[in-house]
Order: sequence, then structure tokens, then C-alpha cells
Amino acid sequence: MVSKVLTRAEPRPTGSTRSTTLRVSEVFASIQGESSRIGLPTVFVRLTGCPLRCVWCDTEYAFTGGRNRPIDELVEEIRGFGIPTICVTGGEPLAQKECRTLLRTLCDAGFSVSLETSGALDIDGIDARVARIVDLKAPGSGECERNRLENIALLRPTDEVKFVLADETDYAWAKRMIIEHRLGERCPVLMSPVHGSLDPTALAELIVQDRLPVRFQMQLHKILWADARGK
Ligand SMILES: C[S@@+](CC[C@H](N)C(=O)[O-])C[C@H]1O[C@@H](n2cnc3c(N)ncnc32)[C@H](O)[C@@H]1O
Ligand SMILES: Nc1nc2[nH]cc(C(=O)O)c2c(=O)[nH]1
Ligand code: SF4
Ligand SMILES: [Mg+2]
Repeated sequence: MVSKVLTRAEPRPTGSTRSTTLRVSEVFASIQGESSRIGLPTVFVRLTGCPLRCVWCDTEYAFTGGRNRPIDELVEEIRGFGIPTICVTGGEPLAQKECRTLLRTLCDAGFSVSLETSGALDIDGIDARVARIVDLKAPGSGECERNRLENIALLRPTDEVKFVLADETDYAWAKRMIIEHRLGERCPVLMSPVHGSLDPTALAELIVQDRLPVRFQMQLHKILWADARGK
């Protein structure tokens, strides 16, 4: 039998994840509370930092802090949960350019990966195996002018567009966006009330009344665990 003899260290593959780090706020297992994956046991990777300031953001603690973590160490921790479904979120995950390396590495490792992103950054070039959940920020968020409308043309059927609505003015805006950009023809469209702001029943009634081709959602984890961190 011929065995391979190593006489010197093998060169590292380019794009090594050993030296590549990401600033990470938290890693935890929970039930997916949003998107079409709602209800699935999921490992969440929350990256630190966000260039937006949505007035109703429920994750302000992720704007700062966290710690720098090598991607390979992060993937090992994720593997340790024994859950095949991963959600990379933040903060705004795409604000760190190495987020794309993490997404690819997780896909290569066989995980089913989704990404929660604000829609303010370029979603081009992200590994095609990732389900991109792209928010379109309504006026009530205070960040509407940050929407990167070029992202719409990049959406695939495996992605999702999401509207988080604070009031009926936001709803009317979202309805116009869906019609104007024919969003329903590109991918599933989600609509949620801002937690504690727009009455969920009122939103549900509007959707039925207008026959909107969207999926209504409420954040399942808040029904289960209120505003607990790491849930
Ligand atoms: C915390 S953000 C992180 C990912 C990315 N920055 C974004 O905005 O999509 C994750 C999701 O939570 C939603 N979210 C944040 N605060 C919320 C609230 N008070 N009520 C309902 N959804 C909220 C966001 O709209 C987004 O879809
Ligand atoms: N359970 C649970 N599901 C979620 N889906 C998306 C979340 C997020 O913060 O991006 C989230 C979250 O924070 N918790
Ligand atoms: S983009 Fe996401 S993380 Fe950033 S402020 Fe808005 S909801 Fe919060
Ligand atoms: Mg959350």
C-alpha cells in the first residue's frame, strides 16, 4: 500500500477560515420564529453591528460588543448543537464582509442556511444555497430611504421578501411596493406587525380584505418567550 508522506506542512487552501474572524454577538439554539422556516429548531448566529437604526429594532444590544471569533471555531460550535438548520442574523450580518465566507462554509458543511438582512446592503454574490430573507424597510422604521432597490432584481424563488409594519401607512406603502415591483412573482412575500405597535388582527384583516398574496407572520419566539434574549 502506498501511503502519502508529508515532508512539510500542506499549504492552506486560499480563503482559509482559520485566520478569518467575525465579530459575533451570540450563538444560540431556539425555534425559528420568523420566515417560512418558522417553527424549525434552528441555531442562530447573531453578528455584531448595524449601520441602520430602525426605531422599533428589538436587537439593539447587537449594535456593539460581542467578540471576534475565527470562522472555523464558530462552525465547530454550531456543529456541536446537532441541529441542521442555521440562521445568520444580527445586527446587520452583511455589514461584515467575511459574513459571506461564513455562509459558504456553513453550506459546504451541509447545513441548511438562511440569512436575515435589512435590504440596505448588496445581496449579490452570496452563496446560492443560502435562503436570503430580505427586509424592505417601511417608512415607520425611519430607514426607508436605505432600501437598496437593486436587490429586488436579484431575488430568487428560494429567497423571501419581508415587510415589518408599524401602522396602516406602512401597510399601504408595502402594498404599493408589492404591486409596483411584482414581488409575488419573484419569491414568497412575508408581512409582520411591529411587535406591540400595529395590531396583528388589524393587519390580518387588511391582508384578507385586499386579497394580498403574502404570508402573515407574528414573531413566534415572542409568543413563546416574550422579549427574552437568546431566544
Ligand atoms: C433584528 S433584525 C436582524 C437582521 C437585519 N438587520 C434585518 O433588519 O433584517 C431580524 C428581523 O427582526 C425584525 N424585527 C426587529 N425588530 C422588530 C420588532 N420590534 N417587531 C417585529 N419584527 C422586528 C426585523 O425587521 C428583521 O426582519
Ligand atoms: N427565535 C428566533 N427566531 C428568529 N428569527 C429571526 C430572528 C432574528 O433576530 O433575526 C430570530 C430571533 O431572534 N429569535
Ligand atoms: S436593520 Fe435590523 S438590526 Fe439594524 S436596526 Fe433595523 S431591525 Fe435592527
Ligand atoms: Mg430577533
